Amino acid sequence: MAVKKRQKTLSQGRPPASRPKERMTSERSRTIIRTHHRLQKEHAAALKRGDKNAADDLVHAIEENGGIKMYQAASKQGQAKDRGGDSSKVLVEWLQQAQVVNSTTRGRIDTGEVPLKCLEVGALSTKNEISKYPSIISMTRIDLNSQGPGIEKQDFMDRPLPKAEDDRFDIISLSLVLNYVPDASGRGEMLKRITKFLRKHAGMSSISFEALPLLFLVLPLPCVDNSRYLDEELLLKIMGNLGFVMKYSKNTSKLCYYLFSWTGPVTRLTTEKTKIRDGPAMNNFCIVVE
Ligand SMILES: C[S@@+](CC[C@H](N)C(=O)[O-])C[C@H]1O[C@@H](n2cnc3c(N)ncnc32)[C@H](O)[C@@H]1O
Repeated sequence: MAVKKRQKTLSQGRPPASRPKERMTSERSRTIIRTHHRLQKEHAAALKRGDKNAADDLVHAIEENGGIKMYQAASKQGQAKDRGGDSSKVLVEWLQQAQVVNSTTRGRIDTGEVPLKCLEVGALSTKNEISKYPSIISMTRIDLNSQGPGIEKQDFMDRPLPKAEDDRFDIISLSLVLNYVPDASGRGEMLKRITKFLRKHAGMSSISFEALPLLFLVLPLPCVDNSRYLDEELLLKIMGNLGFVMKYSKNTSKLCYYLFSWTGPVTRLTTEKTKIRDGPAMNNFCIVVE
């Protein structure tokens, strides 16, 4: 006996309105990120020794790996809730603890003040946790490659230096950006440059403002706990030489987070590349301040 075919409904014939976006596996996103960092470092080294052919080949290899767009897409995967989430959640938690932000009213505790200004260097989203307080934290977001409106395409190292206090910021976020800089002295330059964009709150009496201005620094944990050339003690010494005092810190299995208050001054003390420990599986992450 022939089996009667059931007639398809209209909705079955229609293409789905939206397909769920394919997600990269965490292994693939890690590989893209690591390869991008490695090639960037090799490119910087080729430029430094004046090897134009090698530098051109490396630019090509970076593009083959998907370029900055694929790198950013892979980094965004790391911000997904099930992969540790947006790092600015930690910044907001600390601002709440420091009573700069009120968690229940999403407002600053002491009213009647102008909003705080925050510069996010290396911004991938306008919807992260720190962006949820627009009336109290006014955000300026920059990135080498803007993902859309609300993020200016700009290299922080080329951002014009402030001419007035208004061009400076109360909070700067540098989350997973310092490790993007391919050479050790470039990292030192970036940290020095940060201090020029922080504004001091001389004369402010409120307790909430005592710690301002602030730098939120996030690094992959191995940069600090598994490097031959950097450990936490040395990082805090370098930051201290630049006028930073650590207020909060926290480690997860993958990242280390710091909130520094900047009191200044920036001293003339330099930090050279020095091996402080060694081991077969260690990395060579380093910060040199010239
Ligand atoms: C790993 S992503 C981190 C994004 C985000 N801040 C986070 O914590 O997940 C690093 C971002 O920093 C940006 N970046 C690196 N150096 C920069 C610079 N000198 N100026 C502006 N953005 C920079 C890169 O383009 C990239 O989008």
